[in-house]
Amino acid sequence: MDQSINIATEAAKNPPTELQDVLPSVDVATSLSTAQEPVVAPAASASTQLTSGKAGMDAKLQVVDENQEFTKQLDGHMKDWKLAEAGFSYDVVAVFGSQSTGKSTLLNRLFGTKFDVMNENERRQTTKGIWMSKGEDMPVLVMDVEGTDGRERGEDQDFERKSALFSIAVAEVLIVNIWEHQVGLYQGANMGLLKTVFEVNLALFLAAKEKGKVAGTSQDKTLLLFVIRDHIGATPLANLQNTLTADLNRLWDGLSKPAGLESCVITTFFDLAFVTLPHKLLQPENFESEIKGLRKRFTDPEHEGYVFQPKYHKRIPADGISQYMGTIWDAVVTNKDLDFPTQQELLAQFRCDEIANVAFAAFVEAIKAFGGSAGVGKLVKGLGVSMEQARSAALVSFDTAASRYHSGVYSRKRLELLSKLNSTLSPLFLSHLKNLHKLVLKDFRKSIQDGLKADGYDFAQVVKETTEKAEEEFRKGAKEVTLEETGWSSEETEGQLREDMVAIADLLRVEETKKMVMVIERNIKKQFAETVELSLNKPSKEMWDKILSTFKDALAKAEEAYIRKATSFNCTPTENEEALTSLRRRSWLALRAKIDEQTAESIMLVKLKLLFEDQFRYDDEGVPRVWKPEDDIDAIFKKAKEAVLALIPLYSRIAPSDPSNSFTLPSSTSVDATTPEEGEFDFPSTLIILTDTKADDLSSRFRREADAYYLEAKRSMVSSISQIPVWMYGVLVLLGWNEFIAVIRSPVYFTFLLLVSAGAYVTWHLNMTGPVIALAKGVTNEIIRTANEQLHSTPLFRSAYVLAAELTFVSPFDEQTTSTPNRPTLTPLVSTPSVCRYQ
Ligand SMILES: Nc1nc2c(ncn2[C@@H]2O[C@H](COP(=O)(O)OP(=O)(O)OP(=O)(O)O)[C@@H](O)[C@H]2O)c(=O)[nH]1
Repeated sequence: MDQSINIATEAAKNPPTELQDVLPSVDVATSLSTAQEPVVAPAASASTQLTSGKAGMDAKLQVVDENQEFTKQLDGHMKDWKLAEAGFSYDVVAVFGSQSTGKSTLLNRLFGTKFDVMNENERRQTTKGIWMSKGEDMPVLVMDVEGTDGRERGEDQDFERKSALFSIAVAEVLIVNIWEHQVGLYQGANMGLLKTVFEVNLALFLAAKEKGKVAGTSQDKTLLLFVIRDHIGATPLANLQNTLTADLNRLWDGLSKPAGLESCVITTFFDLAFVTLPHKLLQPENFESEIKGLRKRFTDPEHEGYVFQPKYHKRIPADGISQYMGTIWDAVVTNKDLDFPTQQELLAQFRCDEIANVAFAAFVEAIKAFGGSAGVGKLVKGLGVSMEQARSAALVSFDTAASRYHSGVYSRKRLELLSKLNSTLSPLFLSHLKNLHKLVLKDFRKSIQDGLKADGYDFAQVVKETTEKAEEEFRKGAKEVTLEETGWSSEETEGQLREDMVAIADLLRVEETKKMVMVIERNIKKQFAETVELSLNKPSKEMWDKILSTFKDALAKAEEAYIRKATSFNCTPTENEEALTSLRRRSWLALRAKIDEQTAESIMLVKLKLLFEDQFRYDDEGVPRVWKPEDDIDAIFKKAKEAVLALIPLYSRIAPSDPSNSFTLPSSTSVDATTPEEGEFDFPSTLIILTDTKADDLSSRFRREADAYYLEAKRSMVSSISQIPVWMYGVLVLLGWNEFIAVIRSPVYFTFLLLVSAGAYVTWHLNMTGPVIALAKGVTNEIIRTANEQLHSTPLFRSAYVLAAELTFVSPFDEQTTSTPNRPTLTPLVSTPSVCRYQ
């Protein structure tokens, strides 16, 4: 810079002829001291500038400081500069050159940045490390790199190499700032710096090649834009360009190239462009207008010299640039092997993970809204759509940001995210299927039950239709929540549902079959009930033949009815056989129950009594007998009693007289039966109606009943022969004649008689005879009953009565009774209170 100032001062004092027009009124000395860029306190204020510059859009940031530390604030600045969401729509430019050659000034002019410019008074290095700012009104990141061969760093070229590596990694355009008069000089034209740039580029390319990349492909190239400062105009740009190109080729050829790259030329990796700028101080207007023109090459894509060609772009998404630059710088500083593909992959992994996490967090929030309402036995309406929307939103959010990164990493991370999203949704899917399974099964059961209420339903058809409907409903519901790219399947649950439906149908079929058997059983009962009653009321030898024959007919019809209906139940032959066995057994037990009902002890006694009465109390023509002394009560009684007693063995066992009418069932000893009728069954025992003990008891009770009839018959015969003789009436007249005369003669008695007669007449006349007689009878009966009770309660009377009965009415045919050693007590009979019996 000193040199250039001197030249400028010299030129100002002694301007060449071609500059005299340009600098007519400029006080050069003054200008040199005043026409500088805004001056700031240099190095000492760097950190202050860094922090203070955070907030503003135009703020600059020291991305690499003097200690070679990379900043942690680039992310924040990217956001402030509104570049974080720019994707690939941004560009990076870096400036290289010797120290104090007006690099910052150039950048400020070109991009509207506010990089510090050298303080003319101190004349010391201004830019330390690497600074970055955003171009004014353009999405361009501008990097001001510490000048080379600065005294502050001495001969140490380490930082130069590092900054070159870093700049090539991130910048599309490298501006090489040189003075015109240095063109052709090795040092002044930054040939040392460029050599470093070429070397590191070759090393990077080699690393990239190992990763399978081809030389010269997009993103491998960088534009080297030579800005030749203080161009006076004497040497045309073309000549300067030729000189520089020749120098660069010489430099390139002089490099020791890795194997396989010996023949490659400089333009394989770099595009070269050259531009001149007039002297800023001596030709300020020209300088400004040239700067304006040059600026267009950075801003106008239509410009033929537009520098930000897509082929130079490093393809680092803007939201990852901070991470990327930091990683690159770390690798550069720690002298690690640096290759862009690996760096880009690492960046892609880091960023894709970050982006995926953000997308996933939003996804989790989204599913809370509908996932929370999923409960036991409840279906979430539109769950499939909601899940799909939440998943798509997460993927779209991920794709938008992550698809800019390394495609392999992006695809891998996308799959990872998708799998994570699916795993998160999977419990909702499974719970939905479970609930769906439950509800469909519930509906299935109800639909079948409703279907079975219809008249003349066909069970198999009802089950078939309902099953199809349920399966369809389940499939529809399951499809709605089965997302694509998940590998989810509802087949297992559907299989389970099918099994459950079959189980329910089987259960209902068993129930329905039972109901059907019960209905058939009811019908069969009706059919044989009357025959059983009639036959048992009129016992005969063919009694059981009639009953069994009717039963067998009814059972045959019932079996036929079952078989006819069972076809619609889809029952298996085994089930049919079981049902028929059950039907036969139940029918037989029903017959037995009916017979038991008709042969209960009390009923049997009544039956026997009636049968006895028929023979004892009625004659052969069916006329009731009035016992007369000449009747042989004893013989008739004996005959009737024996005839009835002979019936008891007939009642005791179901035994048809004709063997063809016999009926039999297999017995069973099953202990694990679920119903009583399927349990233990001993058919032979069901043929016995009255056990021997019961039969004996019944005959004994019947005998006693018959004896009562006998006593009654005897009594009625005695009463028929004990009538009042006619002479008794004559005796009564004779004995009562005096009392009659006494009444006639006594006025009191006579008056009383008249009154009674008058009363009787009035009663007769008023037709009140009936009620008066009834009243009199009632009163009389009541008096007699009360008197009787009083009389019977006296011990004397009871003893007398027992004695009289023993002497008079002991049956000569009842050995059992007469031979009873203990003398019985006397109790009134239930059926005839006025007759007594022994106990
Ligand atoms: N002759 C001449 N001097 C210039 C020109 N532009 C800037 N200067 C002066 O050169 C001096 C250095 O300017 P800077 O912009 O700070 O240079 P630099 O290369 O950024 O300096 P460092 O950051 O310290 O490396 C300042 O005094 C400028 O006024 C120019 O076009 N021609």
